Amino acid sequence: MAKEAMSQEEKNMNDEHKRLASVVKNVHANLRKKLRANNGDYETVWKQHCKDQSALCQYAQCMQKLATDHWTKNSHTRIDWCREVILEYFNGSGLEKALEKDAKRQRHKLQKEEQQIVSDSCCVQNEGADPTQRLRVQLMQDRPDACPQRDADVRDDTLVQLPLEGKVRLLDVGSCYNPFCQFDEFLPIAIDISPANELVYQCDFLSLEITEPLHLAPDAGDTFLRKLSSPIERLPHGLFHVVVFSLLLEYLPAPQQRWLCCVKAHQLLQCHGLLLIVTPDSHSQHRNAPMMRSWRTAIESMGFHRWRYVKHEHLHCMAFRKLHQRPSVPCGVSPDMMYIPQDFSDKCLDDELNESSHKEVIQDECEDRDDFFQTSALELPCFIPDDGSGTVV
Ligand SMILES: C[S@@+](CC[C@H](N)C(=O)[O-])C[C@H]1O[C@@H](n2cnc3c(N)ncnc32)[C@H](O)[C@@H]1O
Repeated sequence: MAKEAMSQEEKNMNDEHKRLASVVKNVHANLRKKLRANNGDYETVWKQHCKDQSALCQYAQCMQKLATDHWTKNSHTRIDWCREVILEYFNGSGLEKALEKDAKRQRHKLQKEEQQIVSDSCCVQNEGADPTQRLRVQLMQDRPDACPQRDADVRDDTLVQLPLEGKVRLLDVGSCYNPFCQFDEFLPIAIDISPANELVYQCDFLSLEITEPLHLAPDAGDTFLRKLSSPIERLPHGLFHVVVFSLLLEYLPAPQQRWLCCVKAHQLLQCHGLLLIVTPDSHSQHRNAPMMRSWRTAIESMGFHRWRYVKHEHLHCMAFRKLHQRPSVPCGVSPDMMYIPQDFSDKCLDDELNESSHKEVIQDECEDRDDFFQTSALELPCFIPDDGSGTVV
C-alpha cells in the first residue's frame, strides 16, 4: 500500500515536472516563432516580450519550482559546478597557473617577434629593402611591449586588481531565484527580467547601461553592490569577478542578443575575471561540437580565453577568462556564430538553407528532424521521460 502511494506520488511529481518544463519550453519556442514572424526584428520582439507581465510571472514561478523542487535529486548541480570552478580559480591554483601560462605565451610571442626584427634588420641593411619594410622594423623596435621584462608588470598588475581574499563579486544574469545566495564565499547580485523572489533584482541585461568604472577604495565595490535597489538600470564597468549565464543564452531568440550579453559580461568583469556559461544539450559532446567551437571563437574574439569546458549528460559548462589584452579578431567572426540548433529547426525548408553560413548544421538538423523533436523534450536538464529513466544534472 505504502509502495503504491509512493509511486502515485512519483507519478504526480513526474506530471508536474512535465507541465512546468513545457511552460518554460513554450516561452522559448514562442519567442523564436515571433522573431521569425517579425523578420528577425529582435528588438521589437524583445520589447513586447518584456511587457507581457503575466507570461513572465508564470515563467518565473514554473522555473523556480522546477529548479528547487524537481532538479534537486542530483547531488551535483550546474550551480555546484559553477561554485567549484570559481573556488578552484580564485582560491585554488587556477588563476595562478593561468597567469603562468599567459606569461609563457607572451615570452614565446616576444621571442618570435625579436627573431623577426633581427631577420628584418638584416634585410633592411641590404640595399634592396623597400621603405615599408624599413618602417616596420623601426616600429617594432620602438614598441614598448617588445621587451620581455614587461611580463612581470602584467602579473603584478593582476594580483593588485583581484581580491584573493574577501568575497567573490558575482553577477548572476537570468538568475530567476538567486541560487548562489546559499554560498558564503560569494557576494551574489542576482538579476532577472522577472524575479521569482525578493532576493533577485529586476533588470533587463540587454538594456543595462554600463557606466564608468568606480575609482574608489578596494572595498568600495562591495559597498556599492550592497546598496543596489530594484530595478537595476546601470552598473559600472569592471566591477565583477564572475558573471554567470546559467541557462540564459538559449532563452534569447536571436544570436545577436546572445552575442550582446557576452560583450556586456566582458565590460562588467575585472581583468582576469570569469564568465561562466551553462547551456543545455542532451546530445553527445560530438553532436554539437561545431556549435560549441563557433561559440568559443566568437567569445574569445571579444577578449576572453576559454579556461574550462565540460560536457555533462544534458549540459555544456564553460568558463572563460577575461584577458589582460584583447586579441586580434580573426576574419569572419560575427554575432551569427552564437547560434543554437533551434534557431534553424523551423527553417529547414526555406530557401535560406542555400545562403546560410551554417549550412552543414541546418542540413544536419533537417536530416534528424524527427529525432530533434523527440529529444527537444530534453532541452532542459533532468526532464523525466515517460519511462522515468531521466537523469538529473
Ligand atoms: C531558464 S531560466 C534560468 C534560471 C537560472 N539561471 C537557473 O540556472 O536555474 C532563464 C532566466 O533568464 C531570464 N532572462 C532572460 N533574458 C534576460 C535578460 N535579458 N535579462 C535578465 N534576465 C533574463 C529569464 O527571465 C529566466 O528567469
